[in-house]
Amino acid sequence: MSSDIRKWFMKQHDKGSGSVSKPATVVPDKPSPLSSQKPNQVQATQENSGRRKTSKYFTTSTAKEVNSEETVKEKVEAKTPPKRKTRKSNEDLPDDIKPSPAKKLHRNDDDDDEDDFVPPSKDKRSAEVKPTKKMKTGSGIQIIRSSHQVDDHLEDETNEKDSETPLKAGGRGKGGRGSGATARGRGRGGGRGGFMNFGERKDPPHKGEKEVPEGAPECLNSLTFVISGTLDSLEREEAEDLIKRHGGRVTSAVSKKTSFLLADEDVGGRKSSKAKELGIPFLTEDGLFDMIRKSKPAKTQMQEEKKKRSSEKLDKSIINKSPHKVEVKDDKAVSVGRKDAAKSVKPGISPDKRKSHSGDRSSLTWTEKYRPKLPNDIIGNQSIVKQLHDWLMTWDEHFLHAGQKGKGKKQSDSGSKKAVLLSGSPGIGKSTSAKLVSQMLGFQAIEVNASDSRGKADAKIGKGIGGSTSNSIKELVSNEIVNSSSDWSKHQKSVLIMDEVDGMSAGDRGGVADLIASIKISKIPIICICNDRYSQKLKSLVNYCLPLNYRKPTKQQMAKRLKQIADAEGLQINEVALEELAERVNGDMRMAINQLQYMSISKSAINYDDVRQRLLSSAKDEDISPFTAVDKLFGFNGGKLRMDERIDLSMSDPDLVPLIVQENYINYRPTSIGKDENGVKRMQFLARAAESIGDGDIFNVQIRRYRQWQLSQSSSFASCIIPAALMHGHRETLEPGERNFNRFGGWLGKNSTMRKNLRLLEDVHVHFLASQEAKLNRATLRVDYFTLLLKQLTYPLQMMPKEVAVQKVVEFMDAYSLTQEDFDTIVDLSKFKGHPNPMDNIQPAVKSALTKAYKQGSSSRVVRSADLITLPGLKKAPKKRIAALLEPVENGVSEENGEALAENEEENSDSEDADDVGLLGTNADQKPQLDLLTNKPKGVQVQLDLKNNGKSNVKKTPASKSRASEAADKGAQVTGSRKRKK
Ligand SMILES: Nc1ncnc2c1ncn2[C@@H]1O[C@H](COP(=O)(O)OP(=O)(O)OP(=O)(O)O)[C@@H](O)[C@H]1O
Repeated sequence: MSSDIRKWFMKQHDKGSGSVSKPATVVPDKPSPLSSQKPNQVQATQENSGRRKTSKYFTTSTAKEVNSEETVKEKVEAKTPPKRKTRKSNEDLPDDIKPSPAKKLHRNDDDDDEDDFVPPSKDKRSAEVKPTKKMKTGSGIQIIRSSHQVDDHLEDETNEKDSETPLKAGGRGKGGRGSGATARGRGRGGGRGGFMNFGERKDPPHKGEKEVPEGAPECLNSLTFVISGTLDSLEREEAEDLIKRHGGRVTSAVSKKTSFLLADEDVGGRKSSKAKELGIPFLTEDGLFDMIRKSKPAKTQMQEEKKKRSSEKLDKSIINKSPHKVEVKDDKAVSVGRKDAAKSVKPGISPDKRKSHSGDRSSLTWTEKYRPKLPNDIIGNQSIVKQLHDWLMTWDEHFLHAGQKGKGKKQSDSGSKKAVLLSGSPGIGKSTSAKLVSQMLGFQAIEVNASDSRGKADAKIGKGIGGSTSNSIKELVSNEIVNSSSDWSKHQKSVLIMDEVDGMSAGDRGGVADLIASIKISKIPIICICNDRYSQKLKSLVNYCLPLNYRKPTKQQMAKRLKQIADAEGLQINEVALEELAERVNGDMRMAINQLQYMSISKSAINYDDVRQRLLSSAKDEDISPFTAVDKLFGFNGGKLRMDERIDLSMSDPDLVPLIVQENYINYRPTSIGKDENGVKRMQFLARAAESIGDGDIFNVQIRRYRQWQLSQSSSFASCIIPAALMHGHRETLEPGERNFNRFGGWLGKNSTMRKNLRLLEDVHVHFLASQEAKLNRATLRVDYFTLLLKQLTYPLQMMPKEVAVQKVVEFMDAYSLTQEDFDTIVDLSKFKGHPNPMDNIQPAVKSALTKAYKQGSSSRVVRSADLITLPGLKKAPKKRIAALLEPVENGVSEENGEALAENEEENSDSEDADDVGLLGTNADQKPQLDLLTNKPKGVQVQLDLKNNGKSNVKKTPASKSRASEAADKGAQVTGSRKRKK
């Protein structure tokens, strides 16, 4: 169940941004001799990280002088032999490449890092590999290489099967977990952070120890980087940001377009071997820093220039924004240095748009202003647009003209559906393409927002256009005059565009059903638009439509279009920043354009950081699922979250987040405990977390029971923030076969089971009291009596011969007024995990004999509680009426009692029961008669008979005298029993 619910709660996980990290397991005892070198020296850049210099493929000082990809490549190629030599042994390596002792130590500890460093072929044996590796440290590189291979291998192939990775058992789907840990947005850094290495990449050994340089804003322009392995001082995410901030691009896989492989160690994985194969130079973190730093002198000048320019632009943009100066701006755009902009606008933005820029339409939102004018302007989904075009173009042929000849084609013919259903996420151009295609083919588009026309049309369409929208639609689609082919040439063709059809509910006065009816009779094409084609509401509609599913445009496509818009608006922003924007809005072009316009209000030059800042703050308004919230709280970066972020996360769903925390905290191995060989620290952390969750529960009770809502934050603090702060880290499975993702809180299910069990226990309790054999409370019954009752009920059935056992048990049940349900309750509530089922050793024949014997005795059973009465022919006992009958009354029962009861039986019986009664006879004189005869306080004995049985109509048997008088002697209080004198 939890997994099902999980599906619904799970949002698309962030792909690992690579920020997941692990505490550095070892700090080298001695600093490497190399690390003493100054970082700003070009040659030293490889070494000063104190880490293994990797290979000849690493750029040296030459690389730093390179300003463009080309030159770098050339230079490196010049230094690089055409074919990569196989790796030398340590002895053969030059001194600066040989691992220092400290590095060896580091290596070994890396090996302890169970995550990254196990060759794929040796999966599931990671633990065993370690000692071997340690023994082999003399030639550490190979060990490291192979282990890192896996790291890279995993990084590169997050989609690979679990079987290829050592931690399979803990597995869950593709690339999932890592992302949850990061505070970043959606779908970041593709290909990284597969669940196997979630949170398992090491922390950079010199994390935060180096000053991150600032260079000229575009100094890495046109360079593409791929990051591999752990860097020296930067987390991957930081490195990525640094590169992007300076105009560079970061991709996840090495290709011909890659300029550098950013790596501080030659991890020997797929990325590095591919880089070597393609002759792509390696670059260390220090190399990168240096490259950026180097642009600085230029930067200061450039910055000043930029400042000037931007202040000028700002002035201009302010001028431009004031309505009466619009023309000035446009003149400039055309005349002064805007040729580029004008050029770049060409393909996507049609000329009249640029014109419109200059005038009265400047108040339009950019989404309107830059709405595509031709189907070709729509970015992405061109094949879908073509399909739509073809469908619309041939519609008449298929349905109108064919209709005259042979009533059109069948709806089942998938090639000729009368309507089309465009589906896809918001803001990707569905409505736009519907309008443009219609326009292009000369159709008059009649747009209806389906969510406005929720109801069904009147049966009489005659009410017509003046009526509701639904009526108008019916009128429209069936209008003979408008569509009659004879007059066709005189009238413009129409197409009905029904937007947001998922907004009209199927259950909501038949909106969808009505739409389907309209489609069937329609004489004009209908284009339906929705976001989710798989919505339940649209289940029936899809059968009548040609489904066309829109995909999100790629970030490159979006960035290109956004660049055109930015250029047209004179906004300075580079493509990397635009790609970031495209990525952050998750393919929603409308949102991207809106965000761009919003940012342009305050700035005329926008950089990567501005985009990040803007979208981080807007991301706050997004709804996040409780699972994402817990992922973030418990993730590796959970410790780095600010307190307000933690509060936001825990309060995002104050009911469910604490439940999920409580369910999963035990699975986390906290990062903060470091190495914890005997697990004591972890236990201590768990204990503290549990205590805090307990406190949270106390708060919660105060809030719910006494409405102390002011304690909400304290409750979240105790039940989510403290446990997460203690336990955040690496999630692991505790049982074989368990899936390694956060489970839905089990409390809700358990609570429901508990309530059911309490109800059943209460039934047993009432019957038990009614028997007057004991006076006890519910807890005592459960704790002290159940074991004994169970023995009495099951042992005879296991040990004794069938007849004897059955008789003994039935007698016992009668003595304590236990029903068959009570029997089951006692058995069920006495079951414990790991203990044998008490019913296991009882033969089925014995069980059925027991049931039979119990039922046989039911007609002459002493009734002590209303719900114990069962009437023949009725499945449901009319409890209330019987209870009323059993109420003590002073005088004799009125003679109509029997009839009243019979009536009641009829009232209570469902149709099936009525049938049963019918079988038994439903005439007044055939109705079952109930006669109760006893004046004993203990209970009444009921004997039922049916008049039509041919027996005497009333049989009265006094309740077992001995027991009744015993009870009377005891003067026991009867709870739940009803006595009746007749
Ligand atoms: N593929 C695209 N190419 C160019 N511009 C686009 C594209 N998609 C969206 N836009 C921009 O976003 C605006 C809104 O697009 P549109 O209304 O067509 O989106 P939609 O997919 O129909 O969204 P919804 O599902 O919310 O109705 C357009 O005016 C246009 O400026």
